[in-house]
Order: sequence, then C-alpha cells, then structure tokens
Amino acid sequence: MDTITEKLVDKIPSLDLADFTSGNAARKQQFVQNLGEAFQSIGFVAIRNHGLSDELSKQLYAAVQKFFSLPDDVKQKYENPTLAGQRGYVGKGKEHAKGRNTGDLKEFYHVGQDLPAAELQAENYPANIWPNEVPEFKEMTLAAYRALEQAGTHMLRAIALYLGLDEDYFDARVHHGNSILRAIHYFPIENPDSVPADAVRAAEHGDINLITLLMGASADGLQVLRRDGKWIPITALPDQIVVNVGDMLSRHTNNKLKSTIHRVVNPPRELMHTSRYSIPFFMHPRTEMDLTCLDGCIDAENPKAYPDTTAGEFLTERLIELGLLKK
Ligand SMILES: O=C(O)CCC(=O)C(=O)O
Ligand SMILES: [Fe+2]
Repeated sequence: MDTITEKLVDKIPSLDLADFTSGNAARKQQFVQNLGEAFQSIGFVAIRNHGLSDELSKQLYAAVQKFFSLPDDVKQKYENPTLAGQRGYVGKGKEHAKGRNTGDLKEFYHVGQDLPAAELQAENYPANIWPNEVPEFKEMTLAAYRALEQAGTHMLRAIALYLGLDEDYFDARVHHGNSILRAIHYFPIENPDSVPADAVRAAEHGDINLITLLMGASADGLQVLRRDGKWIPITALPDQIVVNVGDMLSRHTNNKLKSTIHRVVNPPRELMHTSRYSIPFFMHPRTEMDLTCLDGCIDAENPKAYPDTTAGEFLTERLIELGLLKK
C-alpha cells in the first residue's frame, strides 16, 4: 500500500480553486497534487472560490425552502413516477440507500440539464419540471446548475492532470452531461416514535456519479467514513463547497480515487422537529461514457477490479438498487 492511502485525517483538506485557474503554473500544479492526494485518501475536499456567489446561494436556498414549505399534496403534483425520480419532486421516504429497505427521512427535487427541446431529445433526457407556486425556483436552480457544472469541469481537469491524462480528457465526456442538481429537505419530525427505529436522514452510501459538489454542507449531520472505520464530521466553512469522488470516477480509476461512504445522521431527539437543507450537484458524464478502468490505473498490485460498463448502464443498475426505478 502506498503512503497516500495510509494517511488518516480528522478533517477534510481545504483547497482554493483559484490556484488552479490562476494561470500560475506552480500554484496550479500544487492544486493538482493536493487534490489528487485528497481524492486518493479521504475522497473529499472543501473548495473555496468555486464561482457560486453568496448572493445566488442565498436566493437559491430561499426558493428551495419556499417550495418545501408547500403542502404535501401540492408538492406531489411535481412528482412523475415514470421518470425514476430523475426530474421534479420525490416524496418523503421514497429513496433508500443501496442494500437497505427503510426509506431516508428526506424529500427532494431534481433539476437536470436544461436544453432546447430538440437537443434534450437528441440526448434522450427528460424535460425539467417547474413548480408554478415558486416561479423563481427555475432561475435560481438553473443558475446554480451552470455555476456548479463549471466548477466541476475545472475540478475534473485537475483530476485528469493528476491521472496523467490530457487536461481536457473529461471536457467532451461531460459536455451536456446527465448531471443533476438535488435540492434536499430533511423534514421535521414531530414525533420521533412515528418513524421506523432505523430510519435516518441519509443512510450510508457512495454517490453514483463522477464527482459531487455540495453546497450547504456546513450544517451539522454529514459524516464521512474514514478507512479505519471512524466516522468524521464534515466541517466546511460557509464560503466553501464540499467536493467528493463518486462511484463512476472510482470505478474508472480502478479504485485509485476513492468514493468514500458518507451519511447524514439524525439530530438529537429533541431537535428532530427541525429541518435541514442541502443542495448537492451530482456531476454525471454523458450516458455513453465508457467507464472501463483506465490502463494507467491497472498494474500487478492493482489488477482490474471491474467489468467494463458505460455511465448509462451503471446508472440504470443503481437506480433499481435505490428503489427509484422498477425493473
Ligand atoms: O445532505 C447532505 O449533506 C449530503 C447528501 C448526500 O450525501 C446525497 O444526497 O448523496
Ligand atoms: Fe451522497
């Protein structure tokens, strides 16, 4: 085992994306190295200068809170079971982590790639669904989608360099990619005894996609599983977003980069009646991206760990496991 994978940290590393985009070769190289080492060990980093303004994130949160405070029967108008939860609203307890049956204590709303109708059809993506009751929801979620997609593209360029690939290796693969912005509401529970004893806000899981960019992670509850089995809380400052490796990138790099298991724990019993919001952006490639383990990540010590697959096939498999797509 190399020394990088043995390093155990109590806090996720904090990096400045401006180092990568600065035009200064030494700062850029240092960013690439630090990011690569973090993704090869804990699998998570906190990033500042990510390009999402404070103003936008405040307005986005306001719109999201306004939507989730609508009555359940109004929110359910925006739920379309034929889309496997890929667009619009997904109601309370509908999604469970892979390998579990108890639903998570959350409701969420998915926004996908927003393109003119003909391009959506060409990419085979469903159209977005917009809530009439909160007209600003569309503008705010799409602005955040674009900012996070841009930040994610920079992060993937840094990852490509770390892997010894061309800097633009991921660019065409994520162009018009199947990314999803997920606004989550961990809803208040007045009577903790009314939910299954093993129900949690988000049970432990790895993300499906290439990388996840998470805003709002500073609220308590998010924890990551360190390799020695210890859960460590995520502590990101308000001006930071958290970025982690998902299963697609882990698989493509033959486990060199780590998709670290994480969860959102319940608050203490007396605070179960409070809400928690978070907004992860799941950066997916295009459906046809080949996730075959990269040659550069396979050697005698690290034999090829996965059969070949594509992003589309892998996503379908996982949506079935999460209870969102029926076989
Ligand atoms: O709410 C959070 O802080 C994290 C949510 C998460 O891990 C997910 O939705 O995949
Ligand atoms: Fe996650």
